[in-house]
Amino acid sequence: MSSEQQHPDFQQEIQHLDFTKKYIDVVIKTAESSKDQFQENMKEAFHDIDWLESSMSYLSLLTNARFFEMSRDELKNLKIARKKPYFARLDLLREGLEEKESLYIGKTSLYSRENQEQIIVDWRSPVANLYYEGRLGEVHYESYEESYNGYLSLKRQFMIENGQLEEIRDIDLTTTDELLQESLAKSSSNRLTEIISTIQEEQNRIIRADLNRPIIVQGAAGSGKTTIALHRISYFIYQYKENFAPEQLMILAPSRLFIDYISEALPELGVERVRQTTLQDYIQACIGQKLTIQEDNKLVRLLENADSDETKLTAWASSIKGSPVFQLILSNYIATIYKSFYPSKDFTVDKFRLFSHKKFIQLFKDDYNYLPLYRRLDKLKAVLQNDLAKKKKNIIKKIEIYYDERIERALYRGNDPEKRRQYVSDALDKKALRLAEIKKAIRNAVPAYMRQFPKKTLIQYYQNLFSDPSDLCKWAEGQLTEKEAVALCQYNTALKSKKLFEREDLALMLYLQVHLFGIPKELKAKNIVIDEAQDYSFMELLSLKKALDTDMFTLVGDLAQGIHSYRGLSSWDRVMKEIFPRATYTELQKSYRTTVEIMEKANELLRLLPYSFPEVEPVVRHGESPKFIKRKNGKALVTQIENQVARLKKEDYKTIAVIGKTMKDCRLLYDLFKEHSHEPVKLLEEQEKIPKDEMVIVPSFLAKGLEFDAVMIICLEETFSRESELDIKLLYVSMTRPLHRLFFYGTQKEDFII
Ligand SMILES: Nc1ncnc2c1ncn2[C@@H]1O[C@H](COP(=O)(O)OP(=O)(O)OP(=O)(O)O)[C@@H](O)[C@H]1O
Repeated sequence: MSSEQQHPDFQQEIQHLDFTKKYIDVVIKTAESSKDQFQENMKEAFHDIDWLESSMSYLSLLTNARFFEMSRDELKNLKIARKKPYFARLDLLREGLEEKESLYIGKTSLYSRENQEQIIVDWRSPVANLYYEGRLGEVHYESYEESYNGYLSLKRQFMIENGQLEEIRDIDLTTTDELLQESLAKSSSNRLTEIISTIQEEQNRIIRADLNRPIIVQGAAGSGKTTIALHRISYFIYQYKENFAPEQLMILAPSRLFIDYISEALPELGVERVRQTTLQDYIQACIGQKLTIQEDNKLVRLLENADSDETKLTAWASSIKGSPVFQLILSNYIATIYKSFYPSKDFTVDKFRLFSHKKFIQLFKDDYNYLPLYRRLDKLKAVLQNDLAKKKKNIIKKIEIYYDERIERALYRGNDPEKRRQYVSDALDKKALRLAEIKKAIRNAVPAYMRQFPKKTLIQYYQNLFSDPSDLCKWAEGQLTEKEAVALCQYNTALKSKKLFEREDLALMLYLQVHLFGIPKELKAKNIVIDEAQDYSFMELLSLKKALDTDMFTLVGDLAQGIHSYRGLSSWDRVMKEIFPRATYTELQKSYRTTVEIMEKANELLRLLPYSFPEVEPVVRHGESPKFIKRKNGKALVTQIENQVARLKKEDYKTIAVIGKTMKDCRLLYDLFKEHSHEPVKLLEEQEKIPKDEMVIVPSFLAKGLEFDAVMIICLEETFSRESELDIKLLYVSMTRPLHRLFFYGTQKEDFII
């Protein structure tokens, strides 16, 4: 479109953009020169540094490093901003002022150095909220607990590519959000991106929801949960930049594959320093051990071998270990362990009683009850040491007095001087002996007293939990039958004999670690985001909350995609009631990923699930209907898929995935490709990175959370059955991955349930 056809303000906005870019250039230049200056300063500081004595140089080094760090961050943000300094403009007349202001909203803020006026307003700032929420006309916004009113006369969007203004568009009540439509129509790059210019009102509310309360989001597939969670972190960092470092925030993702997928969205949002990890890795860091975790292939077993007794036992053991019954069992077990630490003897040195066991128990039980068990012991050890240090002089004195009196008496005993000398000498010897004895006793007293307390490792405590079914039964207070307790003990003893643990053990171990040993301070994040939270068990969420000692969690998930529901959640109720009672709960029903045609088909599956999931509403964007294609075999199948990929690439679809129900089916297909094709293809596994340009083959359960331009769901040996809830969910997950195109490759339509 030529500029004449554009908006009447187009030229004026071009000028404004030019001005902004020039200003950014000046700031970047200054920052770069000061960077050199800082480097000079640092060099100097290093040069004449005397680490031991000159605290001044050390200090100067530190301060300069901090400035340096700040300007480097600023610089980085500004350089990114130069290509697209802002995406919207608001014209606002604030109440009480005469003139309206034009606020340009962008990814990062920029102030004029001369008069502190805002050249660019950060999208996370309070006033920018008007872009996301405010209608034209009278508006209201809050900033740092103050309320403001104003009149919003313009809301304008800019399309800027590589620093060039391409289009401007004013939005009012009647315009639909074309920008959103356009952004959704784009093809995916295999990575999540930021959406700050098109955040929708309901999403904005979640991003900006009270940062001092936990939040649970039940959101349909493609409703933007992951994206919103990342934006909320960005918002949090902005709001609390004075109080928290990004390192104090943590994202728990379902797999390393997923971390790779979201990682590129993070620097865009300025949150790359946030800790990103998986539950398994995090818990192992907390307990300070690397365990051999049995490959988490329960799902695979459930898929491939659902009817075997062994699979059923495994699924049952997983679900029970993740359920609230274990909260009861563990708290009773821990109470038993604590009681075994109540001493029955007083703390004595020789015959001297220094500290009664009752006092010890009272301190242990009450005064130090905020500490984990072994830290209480450390405290009490210090208490005994102090006590002894205070009293030991007295003890020694008493002994000295006692012997001195005897010596004194010996001096006057009898008439025979020889005998008297003997008495005195004996008494002196005894005194020396006794004093040596008592000094030794003093030295040993505390260690000897502490020796009565068992020194076990976490692993030993954990394994004891399953050593006796009758104990387990007792601790479960009737919520576990004897038979179940026996089965569970046998199950875990079998794991123990193989020196193996499974994912479900980790949460229970973490719970024990918190109560017995504690968690290193540096692992206690202050704010936690959990994606795919529906796959976490009750015990996993509870243990995390205990370990982190905060309820500042953002949980996003979708129960309809709960493919790990044998261990995960089937409802948010208990989590809200018992773990996060302060949480706000929000539902997102709109899907931004898929076309109407694809979502309509996927919705048919939701109706087959035994819970009443509301239907997902796709944002109106049409595309081709999903298509069933009768697949061929062997080499012909490979050619069939290759041709499809070629057609899709021609239509400019970039990311293409073939999804199989199980890893087994995926491997079969992958082997066929290796044998018959020269095209690059990648089989995605748990620890992989997602390639940018290759077609990927991925099993349904690993595809969760990812998205592609086009998806081909394929059934080779495995088909989807409508009798199995798990199959329905896996198919639902697979069908909600594509942005634009969906195909089913099988021998008959029925293989895909609908
Ligand atoms: N407001 C928006 N503007 C533009 N794109 C959006 C918006 N909201 C979501 N999207 C896009 O929709 C897609 C789905 O988002 P996302 O992956 O965060 O959803 P999700 O709820 O986590 O999905 P799933 O449950 O399937 O993992 C992404 O491509 C995202 O960029």
